[in-house]
Amino acid sequence: MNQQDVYALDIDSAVLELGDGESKVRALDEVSMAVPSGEFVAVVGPSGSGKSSLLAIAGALTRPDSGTVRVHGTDLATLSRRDTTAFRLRNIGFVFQSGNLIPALTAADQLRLAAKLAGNGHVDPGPLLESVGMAHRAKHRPGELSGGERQRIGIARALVNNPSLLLVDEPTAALDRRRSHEVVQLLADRAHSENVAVVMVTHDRDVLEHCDRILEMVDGRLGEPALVH
Ligand SMILES: Nc1ncnc2c1ncn2[C@@H]1O[C@H](COP(=O)(O)OP(=O)(O)OP(=O)(O)O)[C@@H](O)[C@H]1O
Repeated sequence: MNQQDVYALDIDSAVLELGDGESKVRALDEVSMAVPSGEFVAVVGPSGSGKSSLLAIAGALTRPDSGTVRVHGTDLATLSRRDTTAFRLRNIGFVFQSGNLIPALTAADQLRLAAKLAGNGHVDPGPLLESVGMAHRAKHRPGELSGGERQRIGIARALVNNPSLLLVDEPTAALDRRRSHEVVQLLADRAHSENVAVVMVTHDRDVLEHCDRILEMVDGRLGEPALVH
């Protein structure tokens, strides 16, 4: 097997500059990271340090100015715009801060739509909702769910197309302590049981105990944290 294929996510020396002229910011400064399947990695760091930018290049939402991003060996820079969209839908799941659900759809339909968009016709949302403890909320719309429940539905939706890479942005921002632990534990379980690589950006140091590895972002540079826990 090619060494590059070993990693679900393999970023090498990525540089991303945002803005123009005097407001130009080096959001990512020679960032490298490699995440094997089944590993749950947390990225911590202060506001503005580049965490969202990291998720954006890992998820093929933005291309770095230089450096490479490979997802299961595929160099994202080699894909056309259309192929990038298809690749993202099939291989990468996103979980956003607030769940980011569509207000008019029931929990089950959120999952069905995500499957349909990726070309996976008839998916039974039942088992996946069951696995995140939300089978009893299948017919509820987001407005009828708690923050933690919405977050769980968001995780189930991100997993519906069996992504090999799950990118998670501040999943506990709207949750209390107990729910935060439950949601992050759920992510850890999915990483380990389904062999999904999970990269989670968080400010919440309280939940880092569930992660396999912690990286710290400071001024666009990524490294081992000086202080953990
Ligand atoms: N469109 C843009 N134009 C110019 N600078 C930008 C733009 N978007 C982000 N930045 C800057 O790039 C840097 C990295 O931003 P990024 O959103 O990746 O940080 P972050 O660590 O995710 O922050 P937060 O924790 O507050 O969400 C910041 O200094 C930010 O001000």
